[in-house]
Amino acid sequence: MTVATPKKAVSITEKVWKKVYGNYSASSGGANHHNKRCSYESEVDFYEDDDETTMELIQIGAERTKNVLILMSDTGGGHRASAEAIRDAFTIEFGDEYRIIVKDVWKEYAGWPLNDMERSYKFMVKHGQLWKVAFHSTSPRWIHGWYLAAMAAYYAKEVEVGLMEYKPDIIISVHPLMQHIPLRVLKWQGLQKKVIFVTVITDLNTCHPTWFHPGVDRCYCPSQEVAKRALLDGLEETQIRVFGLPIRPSFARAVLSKDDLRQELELDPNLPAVLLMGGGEGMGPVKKTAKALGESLFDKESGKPMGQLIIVCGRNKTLASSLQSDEWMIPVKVRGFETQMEKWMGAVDCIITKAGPGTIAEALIRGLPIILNDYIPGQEKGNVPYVVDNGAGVFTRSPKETAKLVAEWFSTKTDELKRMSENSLKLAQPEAVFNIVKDIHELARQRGPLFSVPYMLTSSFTSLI
Ligand SMILES: CCCCC/C=C\C/C=C\CCCCCCCC(=O)OC[C@H](CO[C@@H]1O[C@H](CO)[C@H](O)[C@H](O)[C@H]1O)OC(=O)CCCCCCC/C=C\C/C=C\CCCCC
Ligand SMILES: O=c1ccn([C@@H]2O[C@H](COP(=O)(O)OP(=O)(O)O)[C@@H](O)[C@H]2O)c(=O)[nH]1
Repeated sequence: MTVATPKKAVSITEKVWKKVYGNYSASSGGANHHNKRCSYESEVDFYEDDDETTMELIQIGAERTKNVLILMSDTGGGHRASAEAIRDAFTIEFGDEYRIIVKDVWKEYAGWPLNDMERSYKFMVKHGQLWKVAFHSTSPRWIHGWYLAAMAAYYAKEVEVGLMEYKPDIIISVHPLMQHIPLRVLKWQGLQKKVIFVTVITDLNTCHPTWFHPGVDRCYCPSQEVAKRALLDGLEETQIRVFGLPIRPSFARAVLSKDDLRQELELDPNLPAVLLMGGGEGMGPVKKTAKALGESLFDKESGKPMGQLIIVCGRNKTLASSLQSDEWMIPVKVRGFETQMEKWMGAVDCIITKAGPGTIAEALIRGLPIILNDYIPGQEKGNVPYVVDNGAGVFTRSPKETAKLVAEWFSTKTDELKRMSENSLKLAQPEAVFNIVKDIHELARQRGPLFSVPYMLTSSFTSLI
């Protein structure tokens, strides 16, 4: 056993924090994990570019670094954000003890329709009724189970190559369609009992039953509502844990001062601010709402603005360029895909968004009152009562009503804004992601010091047929 000593006197926490967030500055709210790495493609490099100060944790305790494969897909922005959150929390908590790989294995290794889910999903949610029918008609287990079993058999060889390339000791699925096929492949490989497989659900309430697979070691549910559904769907209580939805540590751990952030983001320091967005794809009635806010936040009597507006369009470039070319009577910032949402959310006083679970959970951590102006049928429907019934926000699809409400919050109803902000904070679960990774670590620890998957001994599915 070799125990290496650090070559410089830098604390592990400090080093890991730097590794994740770059040069963090508390006063600037500078959690900036995208400075260093902004692409998942560079995942492997991330753990290979050790500098001189790196302590060889791999060798301490004779335990080799464990491989953690996080399965996700860019259907919406939430799955990636949760995968990123789990990766960062692992690094903060356990340093180099784990090597984290985030992958959409379908996209890279499987064929149609699995490798085209992003496009299919985008198309279906654009045609809301189509998605609604697809979501509900595939809910019974016999339907999706049969379909996914057929997919597993058809793409077994490809998925096997995809999974085995990373030699995972632990697989974490943060996507509803990434339980059935990998678990079947592991079973065929004789690895189901050796590789730890957990699901981290990223829907707050009315999630699709494909999330629930009885073969997982753990199913992390973000709320009691989801845990109840998991139990009804046949999971055992011992498999279920409820910690909350995993949110990037930059939201939980960064010390953000609103004044500093406003200066950094070049916002007006005195005017109250509202953030308008529509998930990673910039969905929902963003344009109409922006227009209505442009009018309601301009005080005609004094001829002055009574608020400012920030619009984050995500990957919706058409929306961004159309809004950028508009003229406004109030201060407006139009942004594309932002990599530091914690800063924008830290700089504003309330948020308007479709009912995306990731955005909601982040806004709660920042204590923002939420106006939900849309939801995707099926998985996002239940997020509306989650927010409204807990007094953290309101739901309205009317851009005019939304704009009127924000104007009131910024003038005559500031007490309502404050009350909702307090309710948001009560619902927030900033520590969820840390509790999840600690629990996974504990699972790995329970497997004992010799826990290591004998990949050399595994048989190929293709050799069985
Ligand atoms: C009996 C024969 C039927 C033949 C069916 C043929 C094709 C299938 C057509 C549609 C499939 C519908 C899939 C339904 C499962 C949906 C599970 C679910 O909840 O998915 C949600 C994710 C998106 O994530 C959500 O994003 C939100 C924001 O945008 C928010 O962040 C939320 O938190 C997230 O959970 O949706 C998907 O990923 C869907 C991808 C759609 C892919 C369609 C292409 C079909 C490919 C594979 C189908 C595989 C399995 C289908 C399951 C059963 C089909 C019978
Ligand atoms: O420009 C953007 C827009 C969105 N997001 C993040 O994308 C996620 C969106 O997830 P959500 O579940 O709200 O909706 P989805 O995009 O999946 O529909 C959240 O974490 C947002 O902070 C981001 O990082 N930059």
